[in-house]
Amino acid sequence: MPHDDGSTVDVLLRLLDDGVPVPSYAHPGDAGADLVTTVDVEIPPQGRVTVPTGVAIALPDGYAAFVHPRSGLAAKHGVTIVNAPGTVDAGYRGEIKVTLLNTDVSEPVRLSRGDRVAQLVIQRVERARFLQAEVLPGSHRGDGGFGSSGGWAAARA
Ligand SMILES: O=c1ccn([C@H]2C[C@H](O)[C@@H](COP(=O)(O)OP(=O)(O)OP(=O)(O)O)O2)c(=O)[nH]1
Ligand SMILES: [Mg+2]
Repeated sequence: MPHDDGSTVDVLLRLLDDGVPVPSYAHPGDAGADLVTTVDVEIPPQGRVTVPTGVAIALPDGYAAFVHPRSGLAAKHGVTIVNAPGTVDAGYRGEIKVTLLNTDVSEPVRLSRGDRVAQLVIQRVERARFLQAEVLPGSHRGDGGFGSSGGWAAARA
């Protein structure tokens, strides 16, 4: 049974590339541990590139890891993650990879080996037993979605 004191959980990790750091939290209380690219890349304007991180993990059952973008890269260079947040299943033992997207329409983005490109958030997850039903219980929202509650102007009115 892995150690879990309610705020930290032990996660086994393999480094697949010499010189790659163990993912680390920049500050106490941070939710995301930074992941680096192990390769130099240039992402063309509006292009995408999948980069390796040199890290493989074994999560305990009942957990998943989510690969989130970094705000600084997004705000300064327009770099995000295509499938944000990427889902790392508890049973996945392969290298964690990050599919980066350069949203800028004119400027390429160059990233160097060792640059922090994403952050890994470890979370407990529930698995559902899906129970088929002919009729679902009523609710206040009902089937309204996709902006049915109005935009910000409607909310102010
Ligand atoms: O950003 C990501 C997302 C996923 N993965 C790995 C871990 C995950 O367990 C596996 C599969 O991811 P996902 O289920 O999102 O992809 P899929 O296209 O459904 O592939 P699969 O058919 O293998 O489930 O790929 C990453 O390394 N990085
Ligand atoms: Mg899948």
